[in-house]
Amino acid sequence: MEKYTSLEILEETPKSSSVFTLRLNRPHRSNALSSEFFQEFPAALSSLDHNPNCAVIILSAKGNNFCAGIDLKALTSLTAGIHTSSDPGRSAEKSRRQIKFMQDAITAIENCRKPVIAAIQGACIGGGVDIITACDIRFCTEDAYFSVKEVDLAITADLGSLQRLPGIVGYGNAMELALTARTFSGSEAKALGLVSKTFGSKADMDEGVRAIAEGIGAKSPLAVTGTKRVMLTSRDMRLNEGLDYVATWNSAMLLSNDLREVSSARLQNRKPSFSKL
Ligand SMILES: CC/C=C\C=C\CC(=O)SCCNC(=O)CCNC(=O)[C@H](O)C(C)(C)COP(=O)(O)OP(=O)(O)OC[C@H]1O[C@@H](n2cnc3c(N)ncnc32)[C@H](O)[C@@H]1OP(=O)(O)O
Repeated sequence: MEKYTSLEILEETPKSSSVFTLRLNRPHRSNALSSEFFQEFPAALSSLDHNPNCAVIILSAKGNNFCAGIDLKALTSLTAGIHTSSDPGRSAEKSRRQIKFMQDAITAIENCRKPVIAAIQGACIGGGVDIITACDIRFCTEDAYFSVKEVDLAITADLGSLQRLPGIVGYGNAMELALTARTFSGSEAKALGLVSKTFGSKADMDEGVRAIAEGIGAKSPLAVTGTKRVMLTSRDMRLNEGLDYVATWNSAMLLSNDLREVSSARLQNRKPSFSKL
């Protein structure tokens, strides 16, 4: 297993489980996002995407807080080297590339074929919201709290929240949260539809999210990855284009062995067994 400084990959026990946990691992900094994170996070997701034993990824965080956003102490190194040219045009172009590089690290969640489920406790601020809005499913503890914090730092959020949040909580709610940067609770996050469910404690959330992940992991991997890809692609399309896309997708996927396996398992009164992705 690869070694990372900002996160770690945990395999579920028993070994037969197809659920892996990707855990933010800078609890002493409230899991603030370091420059290493933006290299390591897409690399870790890619390694899980390519790992045939992994069907579902839980994105969790060590310590009291899920994520305090960008590491304010590392912000200088994250933006270092941008203003090295005497030409403002060249500096701006370099700055744009750095922002795109950081955006890509978060979009890696959507590019991963396997579902990514966020399990959030404590603070989820700024860059933390960018991360969870790219996840496929979100859960939190009752004491979790959130803020689209960027305007308070005189920044226009640029790592995905402004693009993804409206589709999750509605345009008006997203605009209000982003313009006020106000802190909102786990129960409000549930009411807004940002999270699917809240749990009374971190231990309850860990257990509950694992059970949900195991349930998804037992389903046809082709159907699961197809559902993720078609939903994400259709989100960015018009209705007719989305229907056309899924018709093309399924014209290939309906030929899969997984369909026959589901029918056989039903007839034989057993659980279906699928080959890995
Ligand atoms: C190109 C892109 C540019 C910018 C993108 C920005 C997007 C953003 O993320 S904007 C949001 C930035 N984040 C913040 O403003 C949050 C700042 N932190 C806090 O408000 C609080 O720490 C908290 C997250 C609400 C957690 O509070 P609490 O539970 O009371 O813990 P603390 O004692 O405050 O923190 C523990 C420890 O973590 C350090 N820390 C917290 N946040 C950050 C951070 N963002 N960067 C670096 N370090 C952080 C904090 O200093 C403490 O460390 P000590 O050594 O104990 O002081």
